Amino acid sequence: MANPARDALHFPSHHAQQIDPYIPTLPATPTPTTKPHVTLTFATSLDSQLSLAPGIQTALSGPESKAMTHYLRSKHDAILIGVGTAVADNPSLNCRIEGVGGYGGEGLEGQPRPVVIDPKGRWTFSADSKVLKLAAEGKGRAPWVVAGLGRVDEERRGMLESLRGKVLEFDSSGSSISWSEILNRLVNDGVKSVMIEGGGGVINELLAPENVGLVDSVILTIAPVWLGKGGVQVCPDARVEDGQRLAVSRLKDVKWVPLGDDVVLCGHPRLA
Ligand SMILES: NC(=O)C1=CN([C@@H]2O[C@H](COP(=O)(O)OP(=O)(O)OC[C@H]3O[C@@H](n4cnc5c(N)ncnc54)[C@H](OP(=O)(O)O)[C@@H]3O)[C@@H](O)[C@H]2O)C=CC1
Ligand SMILES: Nc1nc(O)c(N)c(N[C@@H]2O[C@H](COP(=O)(O)O)[C@@H](O)[C@H]2O)n1
Repeated sequence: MANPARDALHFPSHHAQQIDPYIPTLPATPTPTTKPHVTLTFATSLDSQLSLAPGIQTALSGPESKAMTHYLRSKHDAILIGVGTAVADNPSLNCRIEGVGGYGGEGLEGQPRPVVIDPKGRWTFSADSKVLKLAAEGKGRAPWVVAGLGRVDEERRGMLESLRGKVLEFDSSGSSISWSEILNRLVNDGVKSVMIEGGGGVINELLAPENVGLVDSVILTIAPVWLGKGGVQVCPDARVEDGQRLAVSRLKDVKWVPLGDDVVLCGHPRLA
């Protein structure tokens, strides 16, 4: 390994062993599939909120669980967020674990592909956006933007393509795109595993009854803090069958892993 970067994070192997049963493994013989392995992973407060208010980035993960998130980023082909998060956070969406490409490793080995769901082309990224800067510096990959036809202007499309990113166009008239379609497009473009980080809109859709079968694992950091009403909440639509209210889903094969002051909850979601 080349010299590790000074800002690289470390995730100890005894912690990794606890999380590993919930992350993707490559099958010995690859079989055709309609979607990648999907890991839904995010951090919430004790009142199930992702941030203090819409549009406000809120650091919830402590240093140990932050390192875990970067370990997960190194183990997935892609990392996906909604446009609300891209606009609010100006995120890096790269992996800063020691030993990956740009942080002591070669090339872009271990760097996930950022994917931003932006049907209306609301993300006004520029060469100064963190994710593009990191791609230009060889410390991350350029994003793929999932957008409605013609919603990303030529200048921004060119900016992406010059860094080996691209626009994935959907004929959606700028409205909702089904998650099966999005995931199918990703797998057809070579993404075998994707970690979905948020935000509220994306997570609540993926936890909704009709999408439960699309998510393979949930890895959820819970931070010991209450944010108070008015934040971005994780709470999927209710499940009602034959006029009866039912629980939406439940995690199976559950493991609770304490990491610093936080606890990380891992499991496989199933209809309750
Ligand atoms: N604590 C944590 O782990 C995390 C926290 N966050 C926080 O979450 C907040 C952002 O959440 P939120 O505002 O809900 O935004 P999101 O990032 O969830 O983006 C939501 C938007 O994405 C687009 N979108 C989502 N699903 C689809 C779909 N199926 N088809 C087409 N478009 C889709 C829509 O865009 P459009 O409206 O243009 O149609 C939608 O309004 C921020 O404050 C951020 O800091 C984010 C990630 C992780
Ligand atoms: N795991 C986790 N913990 C938190 O406390 C967070 N606020 C987030 N947010 C997600 O991470 C992105 C920002 O990190 P980078 O700049 O990409 O390193 C942000 O956009 C959310 O997806 N996650």
